[in-house]
Amino acid sequence: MIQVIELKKQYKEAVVLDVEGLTIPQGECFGLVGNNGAGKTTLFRIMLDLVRATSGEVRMHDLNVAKHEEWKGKVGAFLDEHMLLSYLTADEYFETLRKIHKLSDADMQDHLAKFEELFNDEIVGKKKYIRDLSKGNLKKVGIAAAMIGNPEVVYLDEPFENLDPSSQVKLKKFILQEKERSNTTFLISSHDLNHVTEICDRIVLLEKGKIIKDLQEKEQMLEELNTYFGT
Ligand SMILES: Nc1ncnc2c1ncn2[C@@H]1O[C@H](COP(=O)(O)OP(=O)(O)OP(=O)(O)O)[C@@H](O)[C@H]1O
Repeated sequence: MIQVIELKKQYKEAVVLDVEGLTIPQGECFGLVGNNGAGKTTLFRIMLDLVRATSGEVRMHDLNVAKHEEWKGKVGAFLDEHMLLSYLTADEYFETLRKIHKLSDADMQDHLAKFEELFNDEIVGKKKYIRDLSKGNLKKVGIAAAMIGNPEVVYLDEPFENLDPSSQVKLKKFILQEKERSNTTFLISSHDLNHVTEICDRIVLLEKGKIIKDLQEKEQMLEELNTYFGT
């Protein structure tokens, strides 16, 4: 379980995040939506201790993520390309992560096999540096890397952005299968209301740093969001 408690982030006078409370149970597929600048990435970055909150805290299994390290072995994330080692090829990068996660070659092969359809023969064995991959393929590498070692919790910032239409469908299918198979908690931010409502059990709408909707009724999510965004 992840808890966000009275979390505030301020840059000078500007309060960019102000979340009173949020509890995300294990196994939930949690969607985060909001206009540009609403605070979605900032929230994820604080939850991953990449940015420090001005006040408040985030707890995973009851431990403050800014003060403990144990949670790091249970969490995978892909927020942006800065999280990758772009001077490596995809194969070299996966091999580096295999060693870090202490997986066998066979386990790594099994992991990558799950992404075969999504990779579409563009990534593994291609000898291309990550820095030279297309934006969509780079995203696929990041998502596959985030999920190495079967983390309990996976954070994905705009995972559908830059993916071609068939890859978007494959990724949705993959997340739904993974959720079913392993009870992974997914936290997904997205501007794609159709995709996020299709895969998520719950959608939180952020506006100017505040939660203004917490939607948990699957049938009404899309309609409520379309009304809010005027789409
Ligand atoms: N280092 C920083 N210094 C000052 N302001 C910042 C900094 N980082 C983020 N912000 C501000 O915080 C606010 C929230 O930004 P954030 O990137 O979290 O929004 P977002 O919801 O992810 O937006 P988008 O949908 O455009 O990706 C914005 O107003 C942004 O300008």
